[in-house]
Amino acid sequence: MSSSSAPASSPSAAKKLKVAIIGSGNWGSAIARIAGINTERHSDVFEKDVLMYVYEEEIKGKKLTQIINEEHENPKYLPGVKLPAHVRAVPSATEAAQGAHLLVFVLPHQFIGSVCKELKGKVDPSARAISMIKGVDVRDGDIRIFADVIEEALGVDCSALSGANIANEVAQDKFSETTIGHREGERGRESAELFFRLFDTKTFKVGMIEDVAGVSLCGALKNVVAIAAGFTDGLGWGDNAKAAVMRIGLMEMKRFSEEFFKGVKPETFTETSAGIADLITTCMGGRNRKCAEAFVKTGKPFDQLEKELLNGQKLQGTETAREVHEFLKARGKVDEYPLFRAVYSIAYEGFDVQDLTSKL
Ligand SMILES: NC(=O)C1=CN([C@@H]2O[C@H](COP(=O)(O)OP(=O)(O)OC[C@H]3O[C@@H](n4cnc5c(N)ncnc54)[C@H](O)[C@@H]3O)[C@@H](O)[C@H]2O)C=CC1
Ligand SMILES: O=C(CO)COP(=O)(O)O
Repeated sequence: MSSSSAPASSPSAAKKLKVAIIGSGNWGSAIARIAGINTERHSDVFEKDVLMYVYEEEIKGKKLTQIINEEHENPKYLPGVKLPAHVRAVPSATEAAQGAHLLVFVLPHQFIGSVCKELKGKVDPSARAISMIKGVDVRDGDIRIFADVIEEALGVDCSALSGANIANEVAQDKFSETTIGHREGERGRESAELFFRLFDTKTFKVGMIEDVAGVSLCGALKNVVAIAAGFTDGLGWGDNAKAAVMRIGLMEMKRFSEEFFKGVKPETFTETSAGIADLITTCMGGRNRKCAEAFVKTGKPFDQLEKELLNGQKLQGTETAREVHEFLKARGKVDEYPLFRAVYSIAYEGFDVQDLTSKL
């Protein structure tokens, strides 16, 4: 595992690299801000201008792209935080990605399929991508990480970035760490070093590890555990119960990843920001935790709570619980992951939340 120090060698940049951010939600906007700061700071490597794909919507009769480009702020998804003026919002993923050398995918996982379909055949095959998506793609009894989905759809190599990164805190330059999982070989390492340059700052410390699958799966599966942690908060069960759920959750995350993906590294789970640290922060301060607590306290369904509490932001944990359940069911293995199963049953099958720990 590499720590967060400056890369030993940087690939020489014959021409400056153009960066596109595909996504502009809470995390998308926070990461676009950091990328914009660093394209200016490392102007020998990057083109200063960054294009950011914004899923267009109207706010008080005005287009969100227009508001962002005039006010340099995303008032819906990251209010109160200024973006560099050279981060420009565009309403088309194709326009943002055209000619880009570095593609940053940071959309809620349910929208990646349609965006990749749109981008197919339109990105430079020598471009490098990174997935900041916390979710998994489950279909036809199979499971894939989104870095693989992007690689296959677009024919570009794709790393992953995940960590203990509540977007609002990162956007205020409060200290945090994150982890890039990269592919093996020289090109994988080179990609990680370029993305390190694009994201590392004094308060956002980037580490690297050769483990795209482990980093991606930590980001996806901790959201399911965060739902369970939110349940314990809603029940008023206290800190010991929450810590127990987190410990059991981490074990299920690790076991699941090792069982279904080749080559994941155990230390990704226990030593990186993508692993244990993200699990902790999400179970303390994330949106999944918040909605799960409200689910217990109000009895309202998750889709209603998402609308009422998140103002357009998307919950990933409930969808992931459903997708993981579907995958495990197809393999006859649901009972081997009792915490994942309990979260699914409570969220989707009307099981009593008081039974959260009864089968653990
Ligand atoms: N918010 C956070 O603190 C962090 C989030 N993440 C992950 O980053 C990914 C992106 O999440 P956020 O940026 O937080 O998004 P978000 O949940 O704040 O916002 C939702 C985004 O989806 C867009 N959208 C809505 N319908 C769409 C459609 N049909 N097609 C395309 N886009 C559509 C919205 O315009 C908005 O930009 C997720 O996988 C999340 O788990 C990772 C680290 C931190
Ligand atoms: O991934 C996150 C922090 O690292 C954010 O988690 P939530 O989606 O639960 O807010």
